[in-house]
Amino acid sequence: MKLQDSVIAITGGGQGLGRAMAEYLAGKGAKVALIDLMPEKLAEAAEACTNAGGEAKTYVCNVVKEDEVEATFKTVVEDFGQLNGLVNNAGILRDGLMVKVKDGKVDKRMELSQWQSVIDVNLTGVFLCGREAATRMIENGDQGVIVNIASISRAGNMGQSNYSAAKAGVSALVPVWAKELARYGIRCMGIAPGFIETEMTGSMKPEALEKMTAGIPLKRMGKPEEIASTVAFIFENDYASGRVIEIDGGLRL
Ligand SMILES: NC(=O)C1=CN([C@@H]2O[C@H](COP(=O)(O)OP(=O)(O)OC[C@H]3O[C@@H](n4cnc5c(N)ncnc54)[C@H](O)[C@@H]3O)[C@@H](O)[C@H]2O)C=CC1
Ligand SMILES: CC(C)c1ccc(C(=O)O)c(O)c1O
Repeated sequence: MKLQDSVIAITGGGQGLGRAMAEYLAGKGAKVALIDLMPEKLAEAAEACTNAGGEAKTYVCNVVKEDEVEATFKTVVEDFGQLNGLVNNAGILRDGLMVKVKDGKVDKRMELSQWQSVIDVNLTGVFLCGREAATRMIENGDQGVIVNIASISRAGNMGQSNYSAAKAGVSALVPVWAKELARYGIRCMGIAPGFIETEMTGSMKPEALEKMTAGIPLKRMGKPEEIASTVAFIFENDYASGRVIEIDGGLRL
């Protein structure tokens, strides 16, 4: 698929990796529909996309709410006249051990609400947006691509029962949707990033950063543009479907 003039929705497009993807795709001539909870961040991201040479519109939407997701994708198609892509990127972290023994007593450390909030955004949100994007693409007769953003933690990371389960789930949806949607001209791929430089890691102490990167074979964190360029590769390669690409500097957790 050509990126020039393609319409691509990006959830969590207001900041971090989502914004980096939006700017990168806009720079290649794509029209981006930025979906996020935070209006101010959305406005900043849209301006950056315009400066990069693309077109951007913003949509305040909670990906967990079925009615908001339905209304948002309807509006995106009304605004742009087509939909050719979705990057399911919005995600949250609420880390914690499942149980911990303290003073001989077993403590349940991960609250049900902590589990559920991550499953809601990182797994159910991906399902709702994927289902809606596919519906709109098929109804509109548009060829399209859905990219689910997973994580290296999908393999199972200590302290991330909720996050690892959700990311394993969105990885499993990739071959399911690739098989179900191929007949409509829709491909589905995933990306499982390792540690990527973000504002959060930028504010970490140098010693903590050094410890974190020491275990990565390439001895550095990834850059947001390295995830964004992988998204672009997926869109442009019409034989890519049903697989999750690992971009993690060679790290295994
Ligand atoms: N930063 C990293 O090192 C890695 C990130 N990832 C994944 O990449 C994706 C993006 O991560 P970051 O950019 O680091 O996160 P971030 O926290 O910087 O950005 C996430 C964005 O999603 C939005 N969002 C959160 N909940 C939402 C909801 N319910 N509805 C709509 N928007 C919502 C936030 O407002 C925010 O703008 C996530 O899925 C994350 O799990 C995966 C591996 C590594
Ligand atoms: C543990 C993995 C590499 C990780 C680290 C940081 C974030 C983040 O800041 O959002 C993630 O989403 C991760 O998957």
